[in-house]
Amino acid sequence: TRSTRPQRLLGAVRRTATRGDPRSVVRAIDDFCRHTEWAMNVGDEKGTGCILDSVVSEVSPATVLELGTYCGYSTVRIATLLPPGAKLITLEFNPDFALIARQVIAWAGLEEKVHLVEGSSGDLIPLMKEKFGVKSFDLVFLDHWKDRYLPDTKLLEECGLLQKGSVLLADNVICPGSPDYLEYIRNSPKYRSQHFKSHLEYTKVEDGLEKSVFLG
Ligand SMILES: COCc1ccccc1-c1cc(O)c2[nH]cnc(=O)c2c1
Ligand SMILES: [Mg+2]
Repeated sequence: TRSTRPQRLLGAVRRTATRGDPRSVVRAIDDFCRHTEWAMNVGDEKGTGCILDSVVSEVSPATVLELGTYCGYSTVRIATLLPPGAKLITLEFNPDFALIARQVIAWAGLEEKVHLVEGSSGDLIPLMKEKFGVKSFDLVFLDHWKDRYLPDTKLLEECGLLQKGSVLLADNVICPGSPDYLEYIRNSPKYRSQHFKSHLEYTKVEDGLEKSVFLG
């Protein structure tokens, strides 16, 4: 049967990226998505020099939660920028995506820094403290289903997983869009938000990321 898009993306990584070289893995996926087949990675505009990389570098987080692994592109981007000893927990609901992501993360040589957990964020977030020994997250990258952004943010608050200064960075707040999340986070006294206009990965379609600092 025909291969899936994630399988074809992994093939491109294996063919053109150097094992153990995360930057070559990111470049291989960007080239594949720009020239061969689009895929929903945060991409090199929202990723590079722009927002994702600069926010990760600025926060220099010891603990990161990524919601929505897909093929592991942003997982590799983020993990490459983490200080020694830092941990990234990434949650993926789709087992086919998770299987590909594990291989992409392994090809980049970042298994030690990344813990990929399969399952729904709604089920897994309440388990972070007891099962994963997390006290709180310094950075949360929201890049999963847009209608889960708001409930999962409220869940993170309720589970005491955010502390003063924790940063939430949300992809796709314009396209596909998460209006209820934006409404909540921009009007809540518990957050200070900033919008970064950008474009949907590999296209000219308007998109943007929302960076919100938890004020405690
Ligand atoms: C499956 O839709 C793909 C698509 C199609 C058109 C426009 C946007 C998107 C899109 C782009 C993204 O960065 C995404 N990131 C995370 N979870 C998504 O569902 C997602 C969807
Ligand atoms: Mg996205």
